[in-house]
Amino acid sequence: MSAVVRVAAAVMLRSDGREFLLAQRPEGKVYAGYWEFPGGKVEAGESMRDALVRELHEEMGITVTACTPWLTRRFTYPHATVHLEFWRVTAWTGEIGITGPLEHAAVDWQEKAKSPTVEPILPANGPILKALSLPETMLITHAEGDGTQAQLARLAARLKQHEGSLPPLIQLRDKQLPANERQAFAAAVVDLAHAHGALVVINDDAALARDCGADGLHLSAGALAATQQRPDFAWVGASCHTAGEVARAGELELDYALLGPVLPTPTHPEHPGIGWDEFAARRADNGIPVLALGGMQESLRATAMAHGAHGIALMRGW
Ligand SMILES: Nc1nc2c([nH]c(=O)n2[C@H]2C[C@H](O)[C@@H](COP(=O)(O)OP(=O)(O)OP(=O)(O)O)O2)c(=O)[nH]1
Repeated sequence: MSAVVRVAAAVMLRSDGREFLLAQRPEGKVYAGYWEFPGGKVEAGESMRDALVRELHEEMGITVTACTPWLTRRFTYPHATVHLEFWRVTAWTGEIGITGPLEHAAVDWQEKAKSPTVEPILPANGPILKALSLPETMLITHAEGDGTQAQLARLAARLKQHEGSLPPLIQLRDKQLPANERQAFAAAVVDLAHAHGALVVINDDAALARDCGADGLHLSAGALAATQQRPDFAWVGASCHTAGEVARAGELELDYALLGPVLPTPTHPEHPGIGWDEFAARRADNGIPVLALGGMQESLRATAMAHGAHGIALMRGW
């Protein structure tokens, strides 16, 4: 069997990260006419990042000035098995197809929150498009400490801040609330979230998730270990601590993983957290978006992304 082909692909973002670029493969290439993320094969001796910068210069005439690793995917086509690394590109100089010639047949800016308006898309890219629509912030409820009314008021204020940008994903945790209180809280959270276009996942309770009309299920690490196949919800994610758990979440084709604790947290100040280098190592080589958890706050988002995080999950810091 021929060697795996390494490919760097760029998810170019503009308009505060709300839009991304798709490009149409030109005549003469395999899958001509299909839409893809710009990029191409890594050359001998070249790093993934260098390949990405070179390809975007050759194919579009632009110079990348800021990019971070995001997702990895292996896919077997009839012509080759490819190992794709998708990077988010957030800044560049030059103008696409103006500062240099455009090799693609066409380019098109697409909205993250909507289905693409162009087709066909390269077969390997389906999960990547879904990952693009995953919010980059998760808010985790902690009504057990604050009380449900205080949490709802805080959530309402927080969701207002997101008007005009992609709303956060909300995880309803609060496992110790009495069942009837948890049900009522879940119903109120779903109503409020949906009024603002936000998604809700319920921690470890599929029946409650269905009853309250939530968008999905969040599996604890224990539930992840016991799960044999992806639960039947639009959105499913899991809490992970090890590289093995992140890999398992990927094998089950879940939509995201939370990985941490990265830094010490107010509730466990004695636990140093795994730190950013270990976060990057444990999330590496995975096809699902990984959000950093533990001691997170808005000011750490750029650091998280530089270490390959899809975004950040906030328990106390929201
Ligand atoms: N650029 C890019 N390639 C992708 C994506 N998704 C996907 O499956 N691929 C596959 C298609 C190809 O098999 C391979 C990329 O090879 P390519 O032919 O575009 O590479 P290249 O630009 O270096 O082309 P060439 O010099 O060999 O003509 O990766 C994607 O989103 N972007």
